[in-house]
Amino acid sequence: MKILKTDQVQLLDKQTIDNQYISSFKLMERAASKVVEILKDRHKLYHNSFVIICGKGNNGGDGLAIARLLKEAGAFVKVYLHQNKKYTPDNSQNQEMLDDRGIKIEKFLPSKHNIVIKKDDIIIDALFGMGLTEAIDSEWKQVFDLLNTAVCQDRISIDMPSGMFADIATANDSIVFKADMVYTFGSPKLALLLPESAQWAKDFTVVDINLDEQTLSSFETKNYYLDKAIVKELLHTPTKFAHKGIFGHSLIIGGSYGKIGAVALASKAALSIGSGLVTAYLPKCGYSILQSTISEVMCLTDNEADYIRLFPETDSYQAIGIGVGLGQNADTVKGFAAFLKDNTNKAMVFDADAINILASDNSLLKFLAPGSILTPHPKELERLLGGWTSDFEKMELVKGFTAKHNVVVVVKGAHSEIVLPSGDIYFNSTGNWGMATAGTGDVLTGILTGLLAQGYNSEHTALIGVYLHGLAGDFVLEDKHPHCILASDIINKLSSAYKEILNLE
Ligand SMILES: NC(=O)C1=CN([C@@H]2O[C@H](COP(=O)(O)OP(=O)(O)OC[C@H]3O[C@@H](n4cnc5c(N)ncnc54)[C@H](OP(=O)(O)O)[C@@H]3O)[C@@H](O)[C@H]2O)[C@@H](O)CC1
Ligand SMILES: Nc1ncnc2c1ncn2[C@@H]1O[C@H](COP(=O)(O)OP(=O)(O)O)[C@@H](O)[C@H]1O
Ligand SMILES: [K+]
Repeated sequence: MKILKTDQVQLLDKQTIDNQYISSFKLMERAASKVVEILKDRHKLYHNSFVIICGKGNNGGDGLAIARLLKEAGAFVKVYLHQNKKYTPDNSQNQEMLDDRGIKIEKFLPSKHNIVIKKDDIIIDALFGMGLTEAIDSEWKQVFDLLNTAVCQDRISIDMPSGMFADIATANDSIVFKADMVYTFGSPKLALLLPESAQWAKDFTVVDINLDEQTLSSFETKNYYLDKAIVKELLHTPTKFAHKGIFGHSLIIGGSYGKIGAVALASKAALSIGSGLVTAYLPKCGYSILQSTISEVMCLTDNEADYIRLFPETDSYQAIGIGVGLGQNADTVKGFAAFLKDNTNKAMVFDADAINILASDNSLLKFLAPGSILTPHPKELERLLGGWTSDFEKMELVKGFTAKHNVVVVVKGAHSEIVLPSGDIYFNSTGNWGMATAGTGDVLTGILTGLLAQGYNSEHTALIGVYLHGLAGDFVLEDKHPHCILASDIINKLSSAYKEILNLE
């Protein structure tokens, strides 16, 4: 799914009205009724209490329409509207419709307000949406302080948390509504996908309002929301004559004393995602552990007992994943550098200490084979690139890195960002906070290596792998509370993830 910029959303809005022969009021009504429909999954409406705070524009218009529909569904509604000289036509029309139905609208001034929130209220924030052009003025502070600190049942924003920009950074000290849920129209807005937004948008749901498909497909974008449709297109379907040679041989290089589990997880994940054969290369101390943990994985050991000094030949392998549990012993670092120089044509998956070693010696970066995949978590990325002042700046830095080195970077997180050498970024839509636990990154490394081994190119590998990893994590939630997820549970649900994408029972 494409992630659209503000001006594209506005054009799409207009084109939808033209091409579907509907009025802008009708589109607003469609948006409001979709929100109310989705709201039913979160709250009962009948006799529940909603406080709707509306602005002067179409975001406010949405709020007014939602208030009317909630009232029709039997909810208690209290409507506050920013007192203004001018409202958009659809906003005014919705005000009249509330008047006609005897629903009172209380007007307020930012500097002098009469808003009251009770503990059972659900706040609906419809003050500012995509029309926000500048940071909210300090005269609004007391309104937002009240809304953000009031004890209440839930806090919902329409389209965007008021005060938050959709596609540029919002300064940390800005006046912004803090939403538990954002119902955003048409496509996710870029800012909602970035970790720094979590303070204002804990979660979001995309509300499909049937915007014009033709216009949508004509838009150019560098940013995508990685969904099932994209991944389904990329997956190969093997024929009945397939044999294990076709599915490739993966090599997982890693492990050090006390960190053999990382190699076991990555190796098992590579097998489970469909690599025909998997060999693990690890220090001697890992041999028995690995062989007794996973029968299907072959094992090669270094001469050293507790860490890797000499790295293996790579000719027999279609894909290599390197770094999990590797450690940074001086001999390992030396051996790793030599290994990189010997394999400048072999695209590999780099994780964990492999990334840390690259970060500590930038001169090694020029030896990365084109199409290599690096999977840093934010701390590893910081070591690699230095710091950044906002997530928007971070994206630009990563794009510069992928273009310069012709590699794919997966910035791991809640919406892992897959950054391609072209500068295209795919934000993952699957996964959950239960995955923030030991070893889930090792599983991802194994998945990516196993996909590379099957002949997917690096870009497709990263897209398919990250999506399946998150989807498998979501399947674990069918049996477990997020706190109880183990990395190995994710491996066990890869099959469900595959089946879900291919619509198999
Ligand atoms: N796109 C779609 O598909 C659909 C969109 N719909 C809805 O329309 C919403 C966009 O509506 P919108 O354009 O009327 O703007 P909105 O967000 O209500 O802002 C109101 C006005 O505030 C002003 N303003 C700006 N910054 C300010 C500031 N710092 N402090 C004070 N004032 C400030 C600025 O006016 P100005 O001051 O420039 O005259 C602006 O016009 C969108 O988010 C969605 O909810 C749906 O109904 C249907 C489908
Ligand atoms: N809140 C979250 N929502 C979804 N996925 C998450 C979340 N937090 C972490 N993850 C995923 O879990 C994995 C964690 O990787 P990493 O930090 O390398 O863990 P480890 O080093 O323990 O293996 C990444 O794939 C990341 O995207
Ligand atoms: K809003």
